[in-house]
Amino acid sequence: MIRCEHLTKVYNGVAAVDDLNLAIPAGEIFGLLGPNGAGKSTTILMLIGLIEPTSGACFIDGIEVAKNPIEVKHRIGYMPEDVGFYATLTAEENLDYSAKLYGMDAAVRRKRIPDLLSLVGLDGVEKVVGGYSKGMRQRLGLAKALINEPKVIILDEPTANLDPQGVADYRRILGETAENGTTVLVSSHILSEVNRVCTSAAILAHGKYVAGGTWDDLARTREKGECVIRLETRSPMPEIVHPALLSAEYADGHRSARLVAGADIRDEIAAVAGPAGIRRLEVEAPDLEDVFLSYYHEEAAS
Ligand SMILES: Nc1ncnc2c1ncn2[C@@H]1O[C@H](COP(=O)(O)OP(=O)(O)OP(=O)(O)O)[C@@H](O)[C@H]1O
Repeated sequence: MIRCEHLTKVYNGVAAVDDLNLAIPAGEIFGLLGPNGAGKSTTILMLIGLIEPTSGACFIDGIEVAKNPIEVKHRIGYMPEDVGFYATLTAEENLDYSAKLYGMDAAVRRKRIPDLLSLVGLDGVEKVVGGYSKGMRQRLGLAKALINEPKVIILDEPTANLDPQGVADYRRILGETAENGTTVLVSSHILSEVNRVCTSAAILAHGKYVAGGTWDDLARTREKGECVIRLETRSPMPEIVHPALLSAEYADGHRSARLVAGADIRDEIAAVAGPAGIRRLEVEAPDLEDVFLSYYHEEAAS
């Protein structure tokens, strides 16, 4: 549904986005992650047709954005970091204005707008948008991005102004939106903002794609084959010796161990530690935040 092929944007001889290839299937909630200046916003601006690539191309629903910007506009909803509204109009009036720009007729607007206001929790709010909190503006921004029933919505740093309840609501709304078949692209520099809601992600650094896939894929790539095994026994365990073992830390009078190995050697460990009575023998999932930061640090060092 969203595709980038060798997408590149160069500013003053420096690539803000550098040979980016992405393929995001329909109905996915996809996170575009990366530190400040990684090229997320530049990628998004090319996807919505506001700037043209220097080379390469991007496609929405099979349509090349730079060649057919109007057609693409009807298929996407976009929420920038700072959404602009008419301060003297209510939420309903603002959405009605946007809907008219899309040429939606009155009957469709009368049905769609209350549905959207209810979805984002702004139904019954009568005051004009000038009096809204940042979080309320963000909710309205989400409704505005959805007004034209887009196939794809693109959200730039969507939770920047939301309180915890707002973040929970936003996750629910994105989940429902994707269930209805809309593809969602969310950009952020904060992993925790996207990892609960996104099904997969790509990490950018210095305009380049550095890693991507599901969260499990990202964690596995980072592990580089290292396997952290947690072992707990009822009585003290013997020293574990194995050619694939890289390090071993024992605690609790040798009843607990953290073993780092070049492969999953649980069967061999079970054979050695079995007589001590195994209470726990599992491979530890890597901490996602550590995984993510390690990608950042590696890129910063390169
Ligand atoms: N119009 C422009 N002219 C020149 N350089 C630009 C322009 N827009 C972006 N850049 C540069 O391109 C690089 C990528 O910027 P971009 O805004 O896409 O990153 P980002 O990942 O969205 O960062 P942030 O999280 O801070 O918004 C940065 O080095 C930025 O300074």
